[in-house]
Amino acid sequence: MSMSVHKKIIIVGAGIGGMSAAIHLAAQGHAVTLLERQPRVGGKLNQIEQDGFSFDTGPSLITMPYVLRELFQAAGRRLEDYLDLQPLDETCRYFYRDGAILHAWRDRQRFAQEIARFSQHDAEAFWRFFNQARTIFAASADPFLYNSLGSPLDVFQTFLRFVWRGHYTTPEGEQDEPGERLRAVLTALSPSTLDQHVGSFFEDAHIRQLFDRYATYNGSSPYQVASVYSIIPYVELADGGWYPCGGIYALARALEKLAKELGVTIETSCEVSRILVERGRATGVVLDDGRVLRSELVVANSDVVTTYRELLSPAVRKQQRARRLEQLEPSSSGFVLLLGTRKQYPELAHHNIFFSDDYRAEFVDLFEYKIPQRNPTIYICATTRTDASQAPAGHENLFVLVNAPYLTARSNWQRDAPAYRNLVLDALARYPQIELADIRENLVYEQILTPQDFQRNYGANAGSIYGLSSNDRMAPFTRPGNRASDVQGLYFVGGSTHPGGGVPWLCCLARLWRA
Ligand SMILES: Cc1cc2nc3c(=O)[nH]c(=O)nc-3n(C[C@H](O)[C@H](O)[C@H](O)COP(=O)(O)OP(=O)(O)OC[C@H]3O[C@@H](n4cnc5c(N)ncnc54)[C@H](O)[C@@H]3O)c2cc1C
Repeated sequence: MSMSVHKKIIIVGAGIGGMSAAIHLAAQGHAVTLLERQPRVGGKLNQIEQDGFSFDTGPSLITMPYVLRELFQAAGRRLEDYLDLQPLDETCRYFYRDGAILHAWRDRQRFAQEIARFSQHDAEAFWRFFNQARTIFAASADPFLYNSLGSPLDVFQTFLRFVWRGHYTTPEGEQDEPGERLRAVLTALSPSTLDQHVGSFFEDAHIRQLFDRYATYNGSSPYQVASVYSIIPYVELADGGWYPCGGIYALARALEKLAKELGVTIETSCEVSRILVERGRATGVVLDDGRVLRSELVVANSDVVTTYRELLSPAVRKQQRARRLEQLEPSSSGFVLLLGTRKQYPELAHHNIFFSDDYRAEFVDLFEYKIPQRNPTIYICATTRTDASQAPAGHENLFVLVNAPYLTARSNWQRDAPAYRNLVLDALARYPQIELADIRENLVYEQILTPQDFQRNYGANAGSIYGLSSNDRMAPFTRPGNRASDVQGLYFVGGSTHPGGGVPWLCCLARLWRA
């Protein structure tokens, strides 16, 4: 977005995308008003504090911290003055149904040694996989992440320039060759799935499941998503996982503080009921209390599909673009248990994955049958490993997350949630490496969040938690761009638009607002 003259701008929604855009725009001198319908900022990145427990209810893993640093730098500030971001030594602990445990250490040498316990071949393949993923990231970051996406031809030309440029030094200080770059670009353009790509490197079923799982970081299936998404494990392996002390919600607080310092007006409990469009141009918003606020530009951080469906006039909705949006597949959603226990489970790390023994079947349930997975992989986050302030002494604040299908006409979580909660707790009791069978009798706090909550609370289309899925090979090109082509002065930011869901990508995108 290029704006040389200072403008009056309204942003609908104070999720991470909305706040990042507000910071960039205010830092350039624009007069920004941020309108959020929830009582507080953060959107899906939210927090519940109850009975001495603190639960982050959305994201739990932060990667690519340099993107956050750049966001603060754009406003002439230092991230460290706003947020205490701690690196995690163990990025994740993986539990398998056959009793195996794998520690994914931040230190890549140590992680490779851990892989070698499962397969010497795969430990060697790990370095080849990592190096290639790094080159794919270098090739695709500019066309896919840091800029508005051009046509497939533009992307192809950018790839060609990447292959033929002179020497390239990797972040680890190594040089790579045009041959390696060509192989990486061919992988990025290849029709193979992430699962096939992973299978071309690794033999051991444990290791393959571990790398396949990264497709779920943007709400997709490893058996459908393209191999270019091997950049997701790369960014985690390159910089590791990070935790902001005080909980992930500390990030929302930090962005809110910075935005206010830059003069952004933030109104919470303030619902936008309509984006005003006059003579094909966005001219402001109507609030649900009847107030009309005028602006020269409107940025919607609200889900783009929901925005077209509910906030734009029937005339705009009838246009081809709006109708096309309805056909795009939403990302997966999530089923969440917030469990406060009066007992601690020392075998848990900060991040834990309990893998099912039939990964493919999970994604058939998720994206073909669109039913809650009958044999789910379960994620548990236990933040007290890093931050004792998150639960009373001797207690745990367990955040339990299972991928769930996006909502369809058949979904009825009000009916199904209690039984599914029991299915999840029963499944956890089946891992021989850890005693989790007694969670029920040690509960002192419990809350369930379902896809319906994500839809109701944040306007997430079909309850999706990452916006749109990337299962379709053309997803990067069909995902809505950041500027409405049918309404002048209307822009989009957030997980449902380019470049997609996940906290770091949203902040990457925010670089655009500096142009
Ligand atoms: C359970 C869960 C786990 C996740 N795990 C991770 C993770 O580990 N790592 C990661 O990077 N990402 C994770 N994510 C995804 C991440 O939370 C999202 O990609 C990101 O927070 C989305 O931010 P956003 O700016 O796109 O929008 P949102 O957070 O959806 O914010 C949009 C905002 O707009 C507001 N709004 C909507 N309509 C209106 C209106 N009409 N008027 C006013 N305000 C409105 C909403 O209330 C909301 O606050 C997870 C999400 C969930 C739910």
